[in-house]
Amino acid sequence: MEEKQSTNSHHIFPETPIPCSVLGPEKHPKQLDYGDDNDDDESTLSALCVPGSRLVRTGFVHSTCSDNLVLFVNAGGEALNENRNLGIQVEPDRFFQGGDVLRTDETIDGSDVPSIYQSARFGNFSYRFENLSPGDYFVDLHFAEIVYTNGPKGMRVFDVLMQEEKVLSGFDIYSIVGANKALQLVDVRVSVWEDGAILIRFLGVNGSPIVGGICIKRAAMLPASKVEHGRLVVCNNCTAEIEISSAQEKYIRLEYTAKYEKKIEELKTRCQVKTNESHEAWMSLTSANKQLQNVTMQLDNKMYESHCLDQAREETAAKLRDIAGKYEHDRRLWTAVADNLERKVKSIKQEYSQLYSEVHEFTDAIPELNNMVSAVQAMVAQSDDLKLKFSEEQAKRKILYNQIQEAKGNIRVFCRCRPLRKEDLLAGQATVVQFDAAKDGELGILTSGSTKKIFRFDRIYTPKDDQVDIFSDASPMIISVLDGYNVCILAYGQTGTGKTFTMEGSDTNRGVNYRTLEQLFKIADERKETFIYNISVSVLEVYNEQIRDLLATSPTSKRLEMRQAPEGVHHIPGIVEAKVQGIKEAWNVLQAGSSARAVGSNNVNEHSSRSHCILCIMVKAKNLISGECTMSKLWLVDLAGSERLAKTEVQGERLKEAQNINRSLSALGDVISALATKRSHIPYRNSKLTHLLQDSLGGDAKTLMFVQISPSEQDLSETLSSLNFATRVRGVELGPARKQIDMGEAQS
Ligand SMILES: Nc1ncnc2c1ncn2[C@@H]1O[C@H](COP(=O)(O)OP(=O)(O)OP(=O)(O)O)[C@@H](O)[C@H]1O
Repeated sequence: MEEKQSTNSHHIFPETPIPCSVLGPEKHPKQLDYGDDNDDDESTLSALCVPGSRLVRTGFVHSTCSDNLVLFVNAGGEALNENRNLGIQVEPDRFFQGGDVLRTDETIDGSDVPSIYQSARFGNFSYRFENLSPGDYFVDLHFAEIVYTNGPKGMRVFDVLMQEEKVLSGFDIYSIVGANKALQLVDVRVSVWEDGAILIRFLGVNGSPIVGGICIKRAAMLPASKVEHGRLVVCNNCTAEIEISSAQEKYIRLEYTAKYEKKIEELKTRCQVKTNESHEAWMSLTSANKQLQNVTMQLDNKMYESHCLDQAREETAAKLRDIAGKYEHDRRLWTAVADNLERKVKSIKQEYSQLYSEVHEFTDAIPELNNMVSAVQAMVAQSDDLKLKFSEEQAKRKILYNQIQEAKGNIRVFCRCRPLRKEDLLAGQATVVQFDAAKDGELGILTSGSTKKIFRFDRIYTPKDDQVDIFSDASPMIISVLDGYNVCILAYGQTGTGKTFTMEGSDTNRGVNYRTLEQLFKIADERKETFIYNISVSVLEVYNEQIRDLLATSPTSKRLEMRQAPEGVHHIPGIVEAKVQGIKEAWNVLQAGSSARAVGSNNVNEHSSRSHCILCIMVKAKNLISGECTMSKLWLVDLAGSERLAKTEVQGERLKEAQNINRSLSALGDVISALATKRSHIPYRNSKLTHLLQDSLGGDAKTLMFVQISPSEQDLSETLSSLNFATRVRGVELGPARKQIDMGEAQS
């Protein structure tokens, strides 16, 4: 500590040599170097009033411990008995007069013992230490700004006096180290006289003074050479060293202090003036700003108005340009029109004069023309007569054609036998069907041993007959449909005998359905000069006595039922009737219906065997010559397999299916039987199938049934059953067919 305390006067005023003649009170050094920390900050330097003292920007550190320590007081705090760590004894706060205590929990940087700085005494207070031996002492003061931690500078400014001598002037802790950082004033040399006391006073300049700790150390005895009687200063002019007394030095320092205090006062006054000026300037700036804002707003409004006006002007200009363009265009147009008219008038005038001369010529030829007109009229009448006759002939042809069909029978039964399958051949199955007299419509069935049963049908198809042969006999029915008769083509037989093969066929081997539609559209096209045909199709399925519309896009909970309209026409309300223009369209619709059949079924083949698949083609026709309208239906039915199932073999859903199939097929037999015996009541309503086909079975319709059989001996029983059923159907002699007049169309 004493090492740092220099007694060499060169160190006191080293940088500012002054002339020896002006070492009076009015001249003194301007700037002092007060220690090793080299605090060149203006405020720091100006605060120090005593030579030899220094401001250190750290707090207490162990390395500064000194053997000369007399007393260390923790201002505003408790005793710190941390001898081991500190190496010193820090006394609790005593010796003070006045003031209050402050504490903080914030961390204080810059000291080994931050707790010294976390408590402080503040306010108007002083410390008086007594019972000290006379002699020189060093006093260290410990500070930290723990209240105004956010500044600003100047909130706490105070002076410190020791033994009534100012050692710190205008001291502001925050401006030197900021908040919560330790700061020390060290090595303030004081002399203790006979009274044995050191008095330290803290005086507020702005705000209250504050101190964290006070340390008193005894000054070591100095060697005689360094004992100070006076101070040495360097003369400005002669650079000679001059000794000044401590009274002179004190006087200089007081002068120096007074001068700076005066300067501070002046600066304060100037500062106040500047503040007032600033305030006025600020006020006028605010008012100018307001005016500027108003002007800006007005300017914005004007700019907006100007923008709107510009837009309006541009729009008006565009309109004007447009009008001018149109005017120019119209002018050219009208000029061209006028020219054209002029030319036309000229040519009309010419034509007129030419016509005028022609009229004269025609007038002369009128008698000849009259003759020609009467000749044309006679030809027209002749043509009408011919048309009428043609129409009558056509009607007669239809009647004759129908009579031929009737002569063949309105219910016609064709029997088709499929070939033996590979597996039948491999299993060694024998054929029980004989086709010796097939051309005469006779079929022989070997029932047992040499017993042979003969069946007769309208036509017998052997396994060798192909799809073309089959259709050649079915095609006359199509002319009947287009002539307004209801037609029903059914395929009946045991499962696997070829019902679907006959009706649908395959893409390469088309069956009755495709060929029928193809022929229907072909004939309709041939007749387009005399007939308008509207053709629509429906695709239905009867399964377990329920009708399902296979063209319906969404499933409906409503049950589909056959109803009879007041005009006597049978129809199913709510069913999809797809209008079709040609075979391609019609076939696509039918295919869509067939695909829908598979939906919801696990085994498509099995399902198709146990349900009746029904295509209905509705034909509306209008005779353009006679005006007669007809509405007829063509039913194409692939019936469910007719085989009988032993009751013991089936149960559950399968039994229900079998019962429903049996019921509908036997209902079909019953209806035909009732028609055959001309009973008054025909039981059409006993099954959904017969109810559907009501207006196409019997009296006023033509029916064609393909009875499909298997040649295999293992199917003998089912073959006989099918042939017996078909014989019953064929035995019916029905009345003449009736044309289906479309009452709705005819009335309208
Ligand atoms: N005349 C025939 N010539 C060649 N093959 C035939 C003939 N008739 C039927 N078939 C074949 O026999 C098999 C069964 O025919 P199909 O499916 O048409 O019988 P189905 O009576 O409709 O049976 P299901 O009642 O189960 O629907 C098919 O493979 C079919 O190609």
